[in-house]
Amino acid sequence: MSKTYSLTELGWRPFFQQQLTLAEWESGTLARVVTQHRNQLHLLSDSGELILSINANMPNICVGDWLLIDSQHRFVRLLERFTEFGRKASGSKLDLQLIAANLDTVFIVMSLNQDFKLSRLERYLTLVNETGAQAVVVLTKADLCDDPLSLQAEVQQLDPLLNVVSINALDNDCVSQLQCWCQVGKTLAVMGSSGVGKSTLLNTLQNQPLLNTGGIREDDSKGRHTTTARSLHVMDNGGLLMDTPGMRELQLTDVESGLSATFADIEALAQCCRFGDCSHHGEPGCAIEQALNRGELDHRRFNNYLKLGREQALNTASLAQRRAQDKTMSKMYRSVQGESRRRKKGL
Ligand SMILES: Nc1nc2c(ncn2[C@@H]2O[C@H](COP(=O)(O)OP(=O)(O)OP(=O)(O)O)[C@@H](O)[C@H]2O)c(=O)[nH]1
Ligand SMILES: [Zn+2]
Repeated sequence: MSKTYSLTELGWRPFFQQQLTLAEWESGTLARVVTQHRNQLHLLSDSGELILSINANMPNICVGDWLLIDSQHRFVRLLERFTEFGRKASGSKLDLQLIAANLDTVFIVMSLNQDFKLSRLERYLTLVNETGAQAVVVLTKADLCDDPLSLQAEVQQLDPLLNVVSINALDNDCVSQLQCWCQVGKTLAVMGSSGVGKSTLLNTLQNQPLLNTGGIREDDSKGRHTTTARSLHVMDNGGLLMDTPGMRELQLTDVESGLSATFADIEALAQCCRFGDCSHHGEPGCAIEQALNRGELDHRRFNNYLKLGREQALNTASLAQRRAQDKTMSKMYRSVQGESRRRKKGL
């Protein structure tokens, strides 16, 4: 029998409570999605685990979502999310591929060695800021770095309000600095490049390897038993860890507000340019160029802002447009093929 958790331990809070009528609260079951499969969702409620088959009438649901279920364990509705991570293939809602919902905090993990790059950090910050989850920058391998404090200060300079911590991910005392973001009912995810210490950090936080926790056995389509790791784990310290592979492959799509939040200093400066449509490239009265010349704005940071902006615009180009291009291309191939066939036949 697996352990059961209270709703609060699973992340329930007033934000969700106020979405329910009294009747729904009294007669329904509330359950959180912990694993998502092609045809099924695995849920946890305060009475244990539930399995829900996905059908075409259900909305787009992902790990971390809260669902209202009736007394016969049928889906009633999806509760509104307070944060969501998704890949938006185009502006249309239909093309939103959700990855995780209702995250409180994201640890952006970067090591204090070759991986340390402020531009990479700004990219992750843009993604996290877009969702409204709280970003915490965790700088690992402090024990291998000669001057971790000066690198930490460089990160802090990006934003004085940013939470920045440098640690040795193998050391319990160091990692305990992060406990305040892992309290009961708080949902957490980690992001960062390969090898920076994400697993090490989680294992130290947890005091034991997470890999042994919460495997779910189920039959696959061919009747074989497979074990799938849960995507949402309750950690020893009470925090909920969201561990979905999709989080590691996020691209910058539709992150305009994330860019504005991450580069608020640059956007504020741009407001002071003489021309509203200033391209910050040789125009008179350009506040950005003045700040760059005076050394008040870092060239690297400004170039990264432009680069991430271009990247997000490119990725956000609508799917419809891409599909239209694909159609034109396949029409062209067909006509070229037809042409070459006609030639071969000597027509
Ligand atoms: N000395 C030291 N070694 C660390 C620290 N953090 C991680 N390591 C080591 O770095 C290596 C990579 O750490 P992982 O935890 O596997 O990195 P990861 O980010 O999970 O990597 P992926 O699974 O590829 O995404 C391991 O050998 C760890 O022991 C640290 O703070 N100090
Ligand atoms: Zn300008």
